[in-house]
Amino acid sequence: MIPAFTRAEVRRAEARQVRAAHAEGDPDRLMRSAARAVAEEVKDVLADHRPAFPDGKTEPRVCALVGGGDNGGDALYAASFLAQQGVSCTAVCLSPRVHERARTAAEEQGVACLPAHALAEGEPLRSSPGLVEALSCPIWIDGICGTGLVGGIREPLASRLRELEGIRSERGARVVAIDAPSASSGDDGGIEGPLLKAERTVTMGAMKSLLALPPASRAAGRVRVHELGLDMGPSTVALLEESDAAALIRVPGPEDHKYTRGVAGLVAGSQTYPGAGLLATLGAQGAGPGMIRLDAPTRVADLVLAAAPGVVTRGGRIQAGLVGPGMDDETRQAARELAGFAASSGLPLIIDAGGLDLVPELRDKGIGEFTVLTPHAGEAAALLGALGRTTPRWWVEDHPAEAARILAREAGARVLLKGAESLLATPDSRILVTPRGSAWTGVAGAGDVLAGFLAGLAAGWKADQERGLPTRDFNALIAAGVMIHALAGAAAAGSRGPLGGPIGALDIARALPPVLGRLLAVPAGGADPVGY
Ligand SMILES: NC(=O)C1=CN([C@@H]2O[C@H](COP(=O)(O)OP(=O)(O)OC[C@H]3O[C@@H](n4cnc5c(N)ncnc54)[C@H](OP(=O)(O)O)[C@@H]3O)[C@@H](O)[C@H]2O)[C@@H](O)CC1
Ligand SMILES: Nc1ncnc2c1ncn2[C@@H]1O[C@H](COP(=O)(O)OP(=O)(O)O)[C@@H](O)[C@H]1O
Repeated sequence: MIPAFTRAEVRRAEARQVRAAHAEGDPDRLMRSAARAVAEEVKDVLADHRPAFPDGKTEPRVCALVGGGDNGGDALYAASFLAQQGVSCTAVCLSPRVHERARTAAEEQGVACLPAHALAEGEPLRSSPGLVEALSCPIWIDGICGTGLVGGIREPLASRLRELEGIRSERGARVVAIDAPSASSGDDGGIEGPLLKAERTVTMGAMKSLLALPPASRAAGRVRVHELGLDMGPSTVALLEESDAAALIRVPGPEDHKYTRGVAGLVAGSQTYPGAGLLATLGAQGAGPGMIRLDAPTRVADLVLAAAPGVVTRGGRIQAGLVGPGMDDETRQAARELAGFAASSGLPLIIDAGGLDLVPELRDKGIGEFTVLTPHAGEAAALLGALGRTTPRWWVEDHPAEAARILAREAGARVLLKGAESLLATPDSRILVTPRGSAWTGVAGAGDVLAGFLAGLAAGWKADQERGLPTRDFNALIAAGVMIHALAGAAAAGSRGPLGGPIGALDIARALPPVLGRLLAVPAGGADPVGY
């Protein structure tokens, strides 16, 4: 698990270190350490860089974009270190005041500092031949602003950022951001106004929540944390890693049988949407519960039994419930009954798709301690409206973490807000982030597979709890399920070609067992973070 903190939390922790560095008579110690990490990252980009510019220049050239704060100081020191190692560097200063000692260090290594701030307002960066030359560098360091940005970005910097982003996307410059991409983003990942998109970000001291939460996380690219030995407290946001997911899957032993491994009860599929019953069932089966009980119309049951003959279509004891996939008016009552039973019995309950309509009445009767709502952005907006917090879909898409938190609080249940990155929010405002999956996964029925998979995992979790076995963290288990589903989507798409290829929901369901099996072999703490 990678904890992610607000900028204020990191700045507070950093301040103690900065005071210590001042007391030692070396005020820039942390800054130089940060700059060395940035220089290393730039060298890593240079190592695999093939010149892509029409000028055909091949020597390593880097342009540092420098703002008026310590973020700019980091960039200047990074440029000085790179220049010392033979990399040709130019600094483009966007503020009349830049960090003096860092500027001196850069100039001593032959880094030219170009005064972009001296251009008149409205005069484009491209009007200066020196700036055109500097910005033609294939690699940029973004030291315009980091954690010190206050409020929305003011003019003239806002216009300069728009210009720079235009040049970057036109020329394909590869940006290494220092601490965070230059943008006005909230700690919850919402972005207002212009931004400079990075391919990589080297963040100082600790992971920041804005680098973990979409849409801001998408502007940060691959994030590396440069440790500064900060003393951080607990965080409300965390990113799940593969090794976490691996540790949460329980491998059955000789003492296990079908009841010890959990029974998942599904109300899924209908005359109107028969396929959802099959997809949810195959999803559940992929999680390895001991048994699946399916309550569905005969047409759906026949379809499911042809593919999964072990499924039981009679009622009986269950350890987790799923309602919603493929629900229509005919199956609504069965869904309502299962949801009410699970909620009142303390069983894990997954509520997906059409079943989300049941949430207002469930909330009023008691929604259950282990209930997970699994809306996509449109369903989340509709549910927020039904709970009295009318919110357009676009706002949910632009502020997914905030929306998920509000919904979890209003509903009194966990909310898994699905999207390219899926976020699990708890009613007490914590968020678990799962890595971005393959965009090929966004097909009809993929959510049915996920809902079934989560119900299968939850049934095993509850069975363990009933037997008094050490309980696994329920939130982390649900997030692990989301990660495994995303990996299955990526594996299915990846089998089509190097850039992936079209898949159906059935392909995701079929990929779940081998992906889960592969994950079990991941050593504790041994895997790289995926997709962040
Ligand atoms: N402390 C340390 O030892 C360490 C700190 N570290 C580094 O320092 C960074 C924090 O540095 P910081 O606090 O100086 O702020 P920073 O991100 O450079 O931004 C300030 C600049 O932004 C500008 N600006 C602000 N708001 C604005 C707005 N709305 N619209 C427009 N402009 C606005 C502001 O302009 P001004 O308001 O002064 O005119 C100023 O020019 C941190 O992210 C990390 O990289 C690391 O080296 C580790 C050690
Ligand atoms: N761009 C994307 N990248 C990765 N995964 C995606 C993307 N878009 C959607 N998904 C995933 O696909 C699934 C779609 O679920 P959902 O919208 O409920 O579909 P359905 O209701 O048709 O089953 C979710 O797990 C979601 O996270």
